[in-house]
Amino acid sequence: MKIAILPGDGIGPEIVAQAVKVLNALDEKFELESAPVGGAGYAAHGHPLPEGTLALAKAADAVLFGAVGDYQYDNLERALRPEQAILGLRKNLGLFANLRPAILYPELAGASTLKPEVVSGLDILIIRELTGDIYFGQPRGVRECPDGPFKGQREGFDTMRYAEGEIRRIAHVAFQAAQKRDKRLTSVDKANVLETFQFWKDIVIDVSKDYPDVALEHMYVDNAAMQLVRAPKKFDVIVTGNMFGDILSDAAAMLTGSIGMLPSASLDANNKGLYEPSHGSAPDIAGKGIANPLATILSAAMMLRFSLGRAEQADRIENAVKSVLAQGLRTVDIHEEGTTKVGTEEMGNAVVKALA
Ligand SMILES: NC(=O)c1ccc[n+]([C@@H]2O[C@H](COP(=O)([O-])OP(=O)(O)OC[C@H]3O[C@@H](n4cnc5c(N)ncnc54)[C@H](O)[C@@H]3O)[C@@H](O)[C@H]2O)c1
Ligand SMILES: CC(C)[C@H](C(=O)O)[C@@H](O)C(=O)O
Ligand SMILES: [Mg+2]
Repeated sequence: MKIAILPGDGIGPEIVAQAVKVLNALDEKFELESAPVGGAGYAAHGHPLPEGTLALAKAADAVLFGAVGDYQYDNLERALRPEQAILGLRKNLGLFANLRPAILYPELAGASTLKPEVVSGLDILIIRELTGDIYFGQPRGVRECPDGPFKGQREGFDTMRYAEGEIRRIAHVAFQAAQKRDKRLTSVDKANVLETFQFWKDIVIDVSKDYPDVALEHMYVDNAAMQLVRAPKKFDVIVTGNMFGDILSDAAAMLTGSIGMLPSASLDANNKGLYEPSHGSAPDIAGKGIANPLATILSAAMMLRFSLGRAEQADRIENAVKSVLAQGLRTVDIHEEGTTKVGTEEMGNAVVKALA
């Protein structure tokens, strides 16, 4: 089985190296092939998603991705910016379903900025639509403002849109995920203001007829952001659009103690997928050897479970992560008094050692 390894920029190579170490320590040997992506792709081949990298990702059974982005590339034209690499991979591989599970490991209850009683026992799943919405809608750009008080000035604009089929397929993924959990689904929208999201809501209601065993509720995104920090355990599965899902999943990350703990799976219709931590390239800590590699290691576990059919290996990795946390090992982002501060590599080594 072949896995494409795309480390990317910033802390990407540091954290992916730890996940690779863990994969190599499993009984089964996987064929791992690396390629540059993001700023690293631009530096090597003049494009954030070089042809060879895309071809490797397409040919592989799964993709393990680090992170892309570096401020030194922020002034490049948009098509050449590192972030286009991950957007291009999602679009080219048809990865429309992004699963971001926010689980609080009991040992990290004190690491969250929220009170332990608010977050302890937290286990929610955010399902973010990943290839539509304002992220990909056309037209977009900067033009001359056609009317109103700012007529004649330049204006920036984007297009929010969702086709019916795009909403239906992500809704099915969400209802089916809810069926395997507590059978509660919250669809997050902004139907009170946006046409796109009134349409979203109507279609989700229509799809819900196929899933009478799942309790569906609707929530506006502003309220959902508030409820996520007020009473996050009230949620089971959340389904939402691309942009709202991006924002809400970063908020949910803090419930788990740190964004360095939140893995993700981005899946196509056949469960082929790309696996990456939900966080970015963290240029502020890159090269210091202090980034938390657990979100990436847990993403590798999701890869084994969802795309490679190796649930028992995934369990081993997840149990190893629980074990290192129980041993009191903490990277700086989740460190608290009475625990042992370790760097990126030490954390990776500890997970390898803890594999049962
Ligand atoms: N999928 C991706 O590749 C992805 C996702 C988000 C942001 N980005 C890009 O990353 C760059 C930086 O973006 P940002 O600063 O808004 O978000 P970020 O997620 O990179 O960092 C936000 C904060 O969280 C911290 N952090 C992130 N991951 C961490 C980890 N594993 N361990 C410890 N601390 C961690 C960072 O140090 C920073 O303080 C930008 O270029 C952005 O476009 C890429
Ligand atoms: C880097 C960026 C394009 C990306 C997104 O907005 O989807 C990131 O924030 C994420 O959450 O994966
Ligand atoms: Mg994001």
